[in-house]
Amino acid sequence: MAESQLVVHIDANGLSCSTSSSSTIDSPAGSKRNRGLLVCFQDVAYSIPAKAGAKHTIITGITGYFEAGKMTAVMGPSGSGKTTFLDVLAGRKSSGSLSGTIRYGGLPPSRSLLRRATGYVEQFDTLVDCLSCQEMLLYTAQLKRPRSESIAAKQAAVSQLLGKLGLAGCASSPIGNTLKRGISGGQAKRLNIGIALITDPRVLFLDEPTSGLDSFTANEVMRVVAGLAADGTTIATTIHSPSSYCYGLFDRLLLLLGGKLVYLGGAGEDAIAYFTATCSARQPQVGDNLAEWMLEAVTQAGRDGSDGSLAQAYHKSQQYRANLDQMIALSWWSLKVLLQYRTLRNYRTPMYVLPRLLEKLLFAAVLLSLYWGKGTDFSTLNIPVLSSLLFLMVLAPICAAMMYLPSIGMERALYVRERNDGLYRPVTYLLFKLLDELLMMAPVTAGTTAAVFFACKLQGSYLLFWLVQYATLANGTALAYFLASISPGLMVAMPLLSFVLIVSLVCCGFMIRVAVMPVYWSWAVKANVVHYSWGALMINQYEGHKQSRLGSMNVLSYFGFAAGDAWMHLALVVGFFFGWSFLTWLALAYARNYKR
Ligand SMILES: Nc1ncnc2c1ncn2[C@@H]1O[C@H](COP(=O)(O)OP(=O)(O)OP(=O)(O)O)[C@@H](O)[C@H]1O
Repeated sequence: MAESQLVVHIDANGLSCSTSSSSTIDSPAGSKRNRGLLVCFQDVAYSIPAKAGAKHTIITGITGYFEAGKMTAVMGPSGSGKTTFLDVLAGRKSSGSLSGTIRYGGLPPSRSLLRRATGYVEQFDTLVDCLSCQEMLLYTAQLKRPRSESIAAKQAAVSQLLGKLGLAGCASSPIGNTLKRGISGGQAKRLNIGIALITDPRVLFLDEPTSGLDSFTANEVMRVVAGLAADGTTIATTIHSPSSYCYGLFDRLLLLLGGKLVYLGGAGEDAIAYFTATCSARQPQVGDNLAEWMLEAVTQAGRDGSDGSLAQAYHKSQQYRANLDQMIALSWWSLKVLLQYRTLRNYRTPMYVLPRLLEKLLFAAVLLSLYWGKGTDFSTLNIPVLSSLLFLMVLAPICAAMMYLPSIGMERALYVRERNDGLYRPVTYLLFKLLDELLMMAPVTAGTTAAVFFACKLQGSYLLFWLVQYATLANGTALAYFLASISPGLMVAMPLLSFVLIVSLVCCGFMIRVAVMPVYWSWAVKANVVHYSWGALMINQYEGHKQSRLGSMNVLSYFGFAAGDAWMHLALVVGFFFGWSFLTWLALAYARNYKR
């Protein structure tokens, strides 16, 4: 990454900041690996018990995000809650009460995720003084990296880390202590960072990494940290009084005052613009240290007791809204990428499109050839003919579910890996899979149902006719996903789905009338999406033609339906779709099949 320094200067247009590039650290430009995780936090609050059952709130209402590949400085006056905030995010608080939502790459911070994906550098170096730098890292690697990993692989990782941290030259030097001199303070700090990096974390928290270091050594340490951000790691670090050079390495600033968030945004010009406009801060002068300038402004506000109004001003600010918009945009980002890279690619692949398209077209062609113009014949003899046509209109889309099972089964390992990598949330994957199948099918089913509806001269609303068929198809898709997600494999999912489909079709009221069904099968009618789909189509066809009779009964009464209920039936079909989708989400998020 190009080493950068924030420079404040005044030109003819007034005050501005620029980022100057000097030397390079680790990564050549453009080689940034997208390996960090987006850390989102919403309304995070932490309190500890106080006297007489009261609560002492240390931080409250903190909402925002840390981006991958970016360095965020967590700043604020002493006691403002910086360390507490990092501890809460990193899951290091074992007492007190915590509220709000924290997500790592969209996933809740389980112990295993935090252990796997995060590293935490404590403020004070905690090293074993009798070991050398290399031994200290190897010792930590033995404890933190998988036991199955060979010692040679661990040694290789340690050597790589020593190089990355600029510690190769003192790899064999003893760490030492105050009585027995060993490595320098800067080397000890970098070694401390190495301990957090031994598991190759995707998010690195650092608490005061420069405290106790002279400015040269502090800059050196922070250059190493900036190199990690350049590699794509998400970095959040509390820092007290950074030098101008150090501050210039930060991309973003999160400022706390009295446990409340008073600013989250760009560390340079954005912050200057915000504080001069919102907090009536004096203009920074040439040569001012920006970090000190900002802390001066908010510390004074804190002493005046106006920390609450600064927090309120931030919550009303454009900056806050922009952060919220960005959080929403980031949560939709993975869905956009999935649709762009996978759905669009699928739609350009004949092997994906043709079977789906041909199946619908051929089916419509068969129906047209069998039922052409029969929709206006309301005679008793034609009722079974039309009823079976409408039954076929729901049988085909629900049974298309069978087609989706293999793809879901084959993708399981991919989904588990991508989800564990924090690329997306279960709900994002589910939305992607449903849209993948249903987007293309909307125009296709609109065309094929129009052909059947108008060529067969069916009655009622075409819109309802199409929506019922499309919603039934959506049900078939969601049902297939649900059964595939709860089954250990296709060998189980296939017979399970075929059983559910057979029961749904047999008990929908067409093959055996609901009125003559044994009472213990009534659940299979009520909890049966095909019953409502077929019912909607039957009502649509016959509600305007009360003269259609089977024996002494009106055809709708004969099958147990009532005129005027068609849209309500459609609503139930849509409800079933959301029900299956919700169950699939539960399975994708929590079922054992998707854990490892
Ligand atoms: N376990 C605890 N018990 C009592 N008070 C606590 C506890 N943890 C934090 N606090 C209080 O919460 C406030 C914030 O502490 P924290 O260490 O997070 O602040 P900080 O901004 O990191 O401070 P500094 O910059 O001085 O390190 C302080 O007033 C501290 O005394």
